[in-house]
Amino acid sequence: MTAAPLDVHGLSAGYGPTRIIEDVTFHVPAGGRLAVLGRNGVGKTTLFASIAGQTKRYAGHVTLGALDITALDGSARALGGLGYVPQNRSIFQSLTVEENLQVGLKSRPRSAIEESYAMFPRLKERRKNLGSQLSGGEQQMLATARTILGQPTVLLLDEPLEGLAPVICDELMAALTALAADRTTTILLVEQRIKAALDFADDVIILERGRIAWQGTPAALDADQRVVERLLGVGH
Ligand SMILES: Nc1ncnc2c1ncn2[C@@H]1O[C@H](COP(=O)(O)OP(=O)(O)OP(=O)(O)O)[C@@H](O)[C@H]1O
Repeated sequence: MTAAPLDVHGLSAGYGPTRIIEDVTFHVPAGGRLAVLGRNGVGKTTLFASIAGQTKRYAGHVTLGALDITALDGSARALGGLGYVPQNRSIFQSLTVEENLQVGLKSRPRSAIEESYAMFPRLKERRKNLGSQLSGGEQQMLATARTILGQPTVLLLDEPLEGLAPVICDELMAALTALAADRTTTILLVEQRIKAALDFADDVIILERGRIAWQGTPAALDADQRVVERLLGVGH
């Protein structure tokens, strides 16, 4: 599989009558790494859910490579190459780790599961455990590994580092960087750990009240601490 570019154009979306995302436009090139930042409740999760086809769309288009996915439902978008790891993890609690990974294989051979175990040795140790018996961090690893196994051309990760120990965070970010570097996958990341997100990304957007309030490189953001304080509420 080769990474695809993602184009979001004029996207407005929300839940029922409630508009959350307003006129959002951005482009991520094939193999690009975009961090989506912003304070709590500005619409980061809703943006990803909207790209994944899980909200109500009022206007705009989403294109994955040459494929206009705007009119497709969530499962058709996944078949078209979009991988989405939502914040709530959504692993199967009553299946084992290995069975959860099998679900992610799609048409790939079973031996491909070893790729997940190489990326997350902890999952190999717990391969026979049920989803319900995993810690929060292990569930996060499993949800991420399962989606990567399906070789998405564009991957959306909503707070993948939540609940992970620092050493595992470093390993996961290194694995994601390698995926993007060999142009296997284009990666979009929502993350509260701003430093980790900026170390990883080559481009950043910051949302405020559902709109893009700032866009640029991590270096440009680093150089403008007023923006960091105003839009993220922290120094980093
Ligand atoms: N299912 C829903 N129905 C209605 N409103 C929702 C729903 N989910 C989220 N919202 C609202 O949409 C707004 C944006 O929420 P969202 O979760 O996208 O923000 P976020 O930037 O990801 O926040 P956080 O950093 O806290 O995860 C919030 O005001 C939230 O209350």
